[in-house]
Amino acid sequence: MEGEAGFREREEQSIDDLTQMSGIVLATGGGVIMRESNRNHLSARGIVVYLCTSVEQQLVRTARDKNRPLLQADNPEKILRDLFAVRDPLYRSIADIIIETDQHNPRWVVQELKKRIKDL
Ligand SMILES: Nc1ncnc2c1ncn2[C@@H]1O[C@H](COP(=O)(O)OP(=O)(O)O)[C@@H](O)[C@H]1O
Ligand SMILES: O=C(O)C1=C[C@@H](OP(=O)(O)O)[C@@H](O)[C@H](O)C1
Repeated sequence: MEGEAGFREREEQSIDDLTQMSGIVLATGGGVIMRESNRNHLSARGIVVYLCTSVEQQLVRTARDKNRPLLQADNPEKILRDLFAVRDPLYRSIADIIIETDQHNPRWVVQELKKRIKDL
């Protein structure tokens, strides 16, 4: 296995490649925000949307998910809290649009996002 370091290298290259395309929606992995080069590419080349979700709600939504390597641990709540503390300010620092999703279903989030993009 390549481990997280190898994954982050490939992720950085992919972000550089994909952010040069136009007319796409790019749903990144949550950890993309950690590297400065990713933050720069995303903020300079597109509209950045932060779908903000509380740790409590993240726990509900990921409870049965086996495909999130970082959460396959004894205490996913602590992991999510620690990640949120580091990442939330970084997401906010490059977001053009921030939408709180806790109380809303995906359909509402999409409608809200369409309005907010029009208003930019
Ligand atoms: N607004 C929402 N309301 C309810 N469930 C949601 C909402 N957004 C996402 N989910 C659910 O939460 C889980 C994680 O969503 P996902 O889009 O994979 O998040 P991310 O891409 O940020 O990791 C999925 O099961 C998804 O169906
Ligand atoms: O938060 C992270 O560091 C990661 C989240 C994953 O994406 P999702 O946010 O889609 O789960 C994926 O990029 C990788 O497992 C690392």
